[in-house]
Amino acid sequence: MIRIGQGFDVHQLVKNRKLIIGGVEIPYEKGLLGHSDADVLLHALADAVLGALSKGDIGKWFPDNDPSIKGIDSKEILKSVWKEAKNDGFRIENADMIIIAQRPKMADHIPEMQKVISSILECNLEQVNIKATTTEKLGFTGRGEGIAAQAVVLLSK
Ligand SMILES: Nc1ccn([C@@H]2O[C@H](COP(=O)(O)O)[C@@H](O)[C@H]2O)c(=O)n1
Ligand SMILES: C[C@@]1(CO)OP(=O)(O)OP(=O)(O)OC[C@H]1O
Repeated sequence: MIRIGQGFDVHQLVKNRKLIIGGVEIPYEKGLLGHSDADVLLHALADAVLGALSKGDIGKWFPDNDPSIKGIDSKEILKSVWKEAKNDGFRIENADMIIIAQRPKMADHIPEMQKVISSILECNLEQVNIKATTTEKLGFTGRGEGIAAQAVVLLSK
């Protein structure tokens, strides 16, 4: 059986927050705002896995009004979601993602993100593809007000 899932997330860029994307801290003058560490890429990916499993979304599993998970490391969210997938007997075929950000440049950080994600999903680096794009200064991402991410995963068993 194969199952496809998609995810999309957006977080606002603000001062005095760390910028964490794909489990990697990226040096930048602003960071993403959220109830968690606001890792927009891991949130999109976790939602894609939950979508493939037909198990809702991360807001259902990790409510943003739960004080016990305030500031949670999103790697823990993805690990927990992946545990669900494994319990249901699934393995990953591939994951493809895109980070939509005018700045900063993601390219140098993508290999480390791939390592983090492939380690959590227990797969090879080649099964995890991460891309980045600007929006040519258009829209909220183009104005640097926020960062968005999309993910697609294919699971099999
Ligand atoms: N935040 C970003 C945005 C883009 N990149 C890389 O630059 C390439 C060109 O971007 P365009 O938006 O002009 O298509 C893109 O393909 C990425 O490789 C990046 O590293 N970080
Ligand atoms: C991750 C959670 C929970 O801490 O909070 P946020 O960091 O605000 O992220 P978001 O993508 O808005 O929604 C999912 C939430 O459940």
